Amino acid sequence: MNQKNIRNFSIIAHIDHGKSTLADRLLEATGALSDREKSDQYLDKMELERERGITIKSQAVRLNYKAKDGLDYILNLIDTPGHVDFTYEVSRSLSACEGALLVVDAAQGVEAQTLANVYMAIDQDLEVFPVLNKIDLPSAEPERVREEVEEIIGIDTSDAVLASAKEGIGISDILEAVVNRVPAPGGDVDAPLQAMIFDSWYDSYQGVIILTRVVEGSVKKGDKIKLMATGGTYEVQKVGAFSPHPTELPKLAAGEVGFVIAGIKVVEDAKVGDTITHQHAPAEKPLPGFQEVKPMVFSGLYPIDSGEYDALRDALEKLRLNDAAFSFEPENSLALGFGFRCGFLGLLHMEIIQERLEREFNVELITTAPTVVYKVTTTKGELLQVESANMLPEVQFIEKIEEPFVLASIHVPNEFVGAVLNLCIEKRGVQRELKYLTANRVMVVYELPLNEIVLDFFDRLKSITRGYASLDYEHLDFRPSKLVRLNVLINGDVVDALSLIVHMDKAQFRGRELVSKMKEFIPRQQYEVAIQAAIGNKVIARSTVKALRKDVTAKCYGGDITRKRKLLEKQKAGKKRMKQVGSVELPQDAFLAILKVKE
Ligand SMILES: Nc1nc2c(ncn2[C@@H]2O[C@H](COP(=O)(O)OP(=O)(O)OP(=O)(O)O)[C@@H](O)[C@H]2O)c(=O)[nH]1
Repeated sequence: MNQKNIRNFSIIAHIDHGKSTLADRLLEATGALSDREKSDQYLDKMELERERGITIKSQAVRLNYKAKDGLDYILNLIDTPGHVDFTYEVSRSLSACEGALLVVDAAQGVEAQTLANVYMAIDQDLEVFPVLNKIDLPSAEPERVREEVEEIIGIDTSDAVLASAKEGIGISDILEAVVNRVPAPGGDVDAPLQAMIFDSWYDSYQGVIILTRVVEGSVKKGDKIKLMATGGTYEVQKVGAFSPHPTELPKLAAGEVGFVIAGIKVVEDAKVGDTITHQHAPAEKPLPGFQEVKPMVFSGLYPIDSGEYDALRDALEKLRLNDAAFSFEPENSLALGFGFRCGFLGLLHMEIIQERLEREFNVELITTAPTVVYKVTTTKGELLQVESANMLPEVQFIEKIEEPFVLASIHVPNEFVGAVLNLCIEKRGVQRELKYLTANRVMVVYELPLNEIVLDFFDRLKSITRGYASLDYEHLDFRPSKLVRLNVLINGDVVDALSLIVHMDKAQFRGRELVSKMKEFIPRQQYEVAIQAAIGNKVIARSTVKALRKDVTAKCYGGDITRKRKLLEKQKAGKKRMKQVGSVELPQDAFLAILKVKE
């Protein structure tokens, strides 16, 4: 199709402002969905995503639309993930577009991720136009939100579309706006091929499926291609587009968006951001912006039943096929046995992977508290990447420890500013900016250690602002810090899986709180259980779980065998997520007790 009749666009929004619902409406209105498919949000493919209402993988859908000017258009809707963990994927998806719909909830107004995403879109020179969604809600205030968008973001809202994705209001206006406001793509069809990979995933039948935006040249079946960052060469087996079902096409030319299948075995070889070119007539340069995404948050995953180690490894390998940002390597813990140290982009990414392992692969896990990655310089001048407290060398061998910092931007109503500032200070934050966006909305920008964020920052923020705050963050740099290893001893033995790296100023307090929290989580056992926190050899806190006095079944008077059995069953079920550590049984909660420590 003529480039003039192609529109590549994206929908950007803060989480829950209605992006997926609107995307489905657009599919419906252009006849892309059958009735059966309408019942589910089509773009959120995985079951898990649907349940959590979070779009993780970007998708591109080709819609055929006859506009009011009588012409036929191809609209490529490129979906973007909506969470801070996946910022890089958002920016790559946006770079495949010429325009973006900015969806703002007409009751909630502008939130942190609205701003973060809109800035990314503006950076990429996209035409951004606002859609005020959820106007069906009694609490919707489109006029106020319109002003807010003008004031805060500085884009014209005079022709903003008022919509309700839920009720199907404003949908045809949005389609017309896409045709009339989003510029047609450019690019020379005869130039050497440059196609940007903005998503890739593994399919067990076809191998890796690449989603790409062809910027220059064209690509077709049989072409020999080269991926410019990894250097791998392949032969194209299929090209096509999702409309929304995969449809093979003769070729993809400059300006088009679609898929390429080329016998690639692992997603690692077709990373988001890489450029595809032809092997024999390559482009001179790759497209700008290839960036390797690195895991920032780590946690140990151990099978509860050590016989499931191999099953866990297989499951991790399968997940990794589909997720180049996720890493794992074998780890051995004295307490927990054989398991894996896994790396994630952030907390949400971690939760998603843990849930998928349990749900889709049926592996029961004990997970250790999340930690960030530290850079340690030893007295011998070696530089170590430390991803778990157990990798931290003894104090006398450490010259310097550096920890990752993020730039966090928090949007919050006026009345909660004081509480948010206190929280940021308590979390060792350094204030960068405090700005009134409107009379009642404030943007607070802090430099914060990621270490503090992975603990309980987000939950605390939500609770002190009654859910009104929104957060967005990006990685900044590594900074020297006074950090120490905090050990936990159970009946005198250090349990390696419970060790933590904490800031020296907080070690005393965290140690004390941790042992008292653990006491709540560890059930009474046949023996007394002593829980101690120590820095080096120095014990700084202790608590005790008293021994069980009676048999659990003792309180069942008489011979009521069913009751007795029930009680025993209950006890067995309660044991499921337990791990025998020495002579003591520890439940999952005990390993994550640090997340429950309040300042
Ligand atoms: N009343 C009303 N509710 C809406 C409208 N659009 C979406 N919703 C609801 O708002 C919630 C969030 O909508 P989603 O479409 O999942 O939001 P999203 O922005 O895609 O969220 P993520 O996928 O999590 O980023 C859902 O419960 C929708 O049913 C609307 O126009 N009116």
